[in-house]
Amino acid sequence: MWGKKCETGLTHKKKIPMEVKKIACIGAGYVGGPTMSVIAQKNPDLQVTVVDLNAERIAAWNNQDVSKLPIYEPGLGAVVEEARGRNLFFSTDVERAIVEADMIFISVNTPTKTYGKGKGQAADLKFIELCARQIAAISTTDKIVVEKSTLPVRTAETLKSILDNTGNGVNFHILSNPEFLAEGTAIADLHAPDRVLIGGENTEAINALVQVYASWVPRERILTTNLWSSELSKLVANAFLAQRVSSINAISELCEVTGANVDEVAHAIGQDSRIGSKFLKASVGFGGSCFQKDILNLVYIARSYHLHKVADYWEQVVLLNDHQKTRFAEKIINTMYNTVNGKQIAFLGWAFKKDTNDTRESAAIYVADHLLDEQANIIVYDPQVTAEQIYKDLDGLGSRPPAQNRALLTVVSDPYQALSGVHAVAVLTEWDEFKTYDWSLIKQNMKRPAFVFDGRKLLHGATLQTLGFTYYAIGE
Ligand SMILES: NC(=O)c1ccc[n+]([C@@H]2O[C@H](COP(=O)([O-])OP(=O)(O)OC[C@H]3O[C@@H](n4cnc5c(N)ncnc54)[C@H](O)[C@@H]3O)[C@@H](O)[C@H]2O)c1
Ligand SMILES: O=c1ccn([C@@H]2O[C@H](COP(=O)(O)OP(=O)(O)O[C@H]3O[C@H](CO)[C@@H](O)[C@H](O)[C@H]3O)[C@@H](O)[C@H]2O)c(=O)[nH]1
Repeated sequence: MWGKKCETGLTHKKKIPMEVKKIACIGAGYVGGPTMSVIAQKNPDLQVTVVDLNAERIAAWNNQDVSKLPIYEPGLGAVVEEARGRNLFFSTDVERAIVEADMIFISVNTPTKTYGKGKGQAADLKFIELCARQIAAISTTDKIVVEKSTLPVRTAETLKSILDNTGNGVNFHILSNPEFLAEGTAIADLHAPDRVLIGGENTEAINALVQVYASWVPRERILTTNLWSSELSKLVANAFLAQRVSSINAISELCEVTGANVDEVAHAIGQDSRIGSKFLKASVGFGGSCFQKDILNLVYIARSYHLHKVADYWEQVVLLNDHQKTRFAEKIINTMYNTVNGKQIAFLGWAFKKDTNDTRESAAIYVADHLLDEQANIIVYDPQVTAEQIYKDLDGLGSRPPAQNRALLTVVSDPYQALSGVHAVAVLTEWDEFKTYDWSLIKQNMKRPAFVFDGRKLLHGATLQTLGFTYYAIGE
């Protein structure tokens, strides 16, 4: 393979040493932080340094009080406490980490482009390119560069071109190692992954990364492929997962008009082992930083190869998801006698799913925006999301002046305060604690009729109806 064009089309010049002692990870976010913490925990002999330009984020990763880490993730604090200061370090010194590392993970954000060609669909790779240029400019020893971020298929080609054109004689090997953790269960997912995927073209480089994971992941769960299969598999995995959610959400609307119950339908079809029971929970719509972004990216890639039918097919997953969020907001308005003007609606939850403080693309943002357009008053309670973040999410939409968002929406830290005196309750996130509330007491303090709109099918509808609530759940 050395010195000639390999199957994936990238050219290698010469063999480079593959003993990995020091790892750097660029990007201390939801992926870089937890992933490197677990790699360090499971490989005490490796030195792992996670770097970020965001000094505030790094300071939070270094906070001695692990309840103040920058991301809320069950089990993360214990892992950080075990490894931090031993062989796990968080730093803003990006250059030093790059220069010292044998293996560099790139784990920076790859959001949907908001400008220029591909606006609204393509992945914005400016942060990736900046990392590659920085690595190329300052490296003095050979490196394995690992794509941990989710990237369009064939990005390794671009990286290779940037890295190989420095003229300083340093050799780079590129691997694709997409991350499949889900937020809220990140540590459990990292400790026992369904699979680890490594794409590459050089056996020694691949083996070096296999060794890192083999410290705790059974060898048969570590899959190796060519670069393009690995890059594409990440987008496809998210597209398939999101497609299941949109499929069951489409059926939820049909259930509502036919008298079928979407949970019963999901259970009945999920018992078929060919379909499987997971990821069939109807909801107010999927959120998170990945599903929409990655499907839109897949759509853009398909269109760029003139595969319009393929692109249209996957785009429907996102369109149906948008419909589901709108439909939920309109159900609230229609049920409340076609106007929510001046009415108080309590939101239980703002995060895009339970057990995370991440709000990116959360359905709650869009449902709130729709109701605020109708001049509703919203009171939000979420156990992990700050008021600052909630206003940032709303202001980011640009639908109305920030002052108006603050006038119409308030954020409280006590759920009973959120629920007192309101016309309606909307469940936007499936936090377990919502199930434990004293719903009888809540009913007493609400305006009548007391509406509950359960966007997560979380609460026990029959009990709430017995208590006198007018209860609406997705798919019933
Ligand atoms: N969030 C998830 O659950 C998840 C799961 C799997 C894959 N991914 C993918 O992983 C990637 C990272 O996602 P995330 O959620 O961790 O993003 P994030 O926004 O939480 O973190 C990215 C970090 O990279 C930093 N950064 C950007 N450019 C930098 C540079 N040049 N030098 C140093 N730091 C830089 C940012 O300051 C930020 O802190 C994305 O491609 C995403 O699609 C995310
Ligand atoms: O049956 C379901 C399952 C999920 N959701 C919603 O779908 C969204 C995404 O949930 P989930 O996939 O659990 O969380 P993420 O952290 O977004 O993880 C996804 O996106 C990550 C980033 O790429 C991948 O690594 C993970 O494998 C993939 O599950 C959330 O809003 C969920 O509420 C539903 O509505 N119904």
